Amino acid sequence: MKVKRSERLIDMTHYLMEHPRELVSLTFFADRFQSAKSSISEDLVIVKDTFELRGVGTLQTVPGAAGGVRYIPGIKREHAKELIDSLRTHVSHSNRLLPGGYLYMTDILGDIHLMNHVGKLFAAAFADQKIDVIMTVATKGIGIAHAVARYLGVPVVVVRRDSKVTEGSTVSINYVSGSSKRIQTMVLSKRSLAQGSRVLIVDDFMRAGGTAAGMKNLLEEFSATVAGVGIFIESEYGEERLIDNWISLLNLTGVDEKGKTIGIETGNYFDQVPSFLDEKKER
Ligand SMILES: O=P(O)(O)OC[C@H]1O[C@H](OP(=O)(O)OP(=O)(O)O)[C@H](O)[C@@H]1O
Ligand SMILES: Nc1ncnc2[nH]cnc12
Repeated sequence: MKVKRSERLIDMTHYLMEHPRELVSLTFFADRFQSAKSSISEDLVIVKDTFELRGVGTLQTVPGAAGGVRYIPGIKREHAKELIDSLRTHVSHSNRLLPGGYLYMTDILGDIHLMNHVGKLFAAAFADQKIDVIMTVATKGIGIAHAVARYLGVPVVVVRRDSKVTEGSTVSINYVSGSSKRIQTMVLSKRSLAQGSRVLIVDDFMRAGGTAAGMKNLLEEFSATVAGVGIFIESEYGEERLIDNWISLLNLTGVDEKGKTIGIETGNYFDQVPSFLDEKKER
């Protein structure tokens, strides 16, 4: 039975957003809706224009017999500002302050709406990169990794701090975390990452960057490449950072434990993201 255009548009939009960055052939949609490819092409123009107008992303067209369309997540600059401002408001609440200048983050990292914002922001920042997998380190990076992975349509690999029999044989390295001020161990299951993978590292916090640098070192053992590093909150750090390139959403500039204030600014996101949806030239 032929499907009405309105129904096709809703289903196509849903399908494309459920399969980010995956090439979907016109034949797939034509068969799904018993419609001519010319009608599907017209539908896809409407979907693409609406995605771009609403700041959801874009559709990339791949010509040829093996071609099709893929949904590429994106964001408009103004919307990215709103999301980062909202995250900043949540993080800077004075009741988050813990002894030692730490911030209580567990509720934020478990808030599906806020994590969705984080996922959207990082996916838009790294959507143009070839990424096979998102990597993070237990524990607090896991929610962020899943949020980003959902938007980029890739799996998540979690580096552990301890070895477990259920991981099979593993590779481990030692590293120094500035946040905990101790030497720690990182462990990754050998079968969790294919040799030569392109990996996006994400984490909730970065001080000296020892943890991020540790993950980079671990990747070398798998002949894998770092496609990027995304950090939710970087903390202004006195000494030299142990990694060179990263994108952060927020920057913890200081805490006053007595006055109960938390200094939070926007991170380097707007300096590092090459372009936003409303600024991309080709349509
Ligand atoms: O840049 P660095 O100085 O290396 O610090 C950053 C690391 O510290 C935090 O982990 P934490 O030790 O709190 O562990 P958790 O995620 O298990 O709570 C955070 O999640 C980072 O992984
Ligand atoms: N929750 C946190 N607050 C402040 N600094 C941190 N470094 C790592 N985690 C942190």
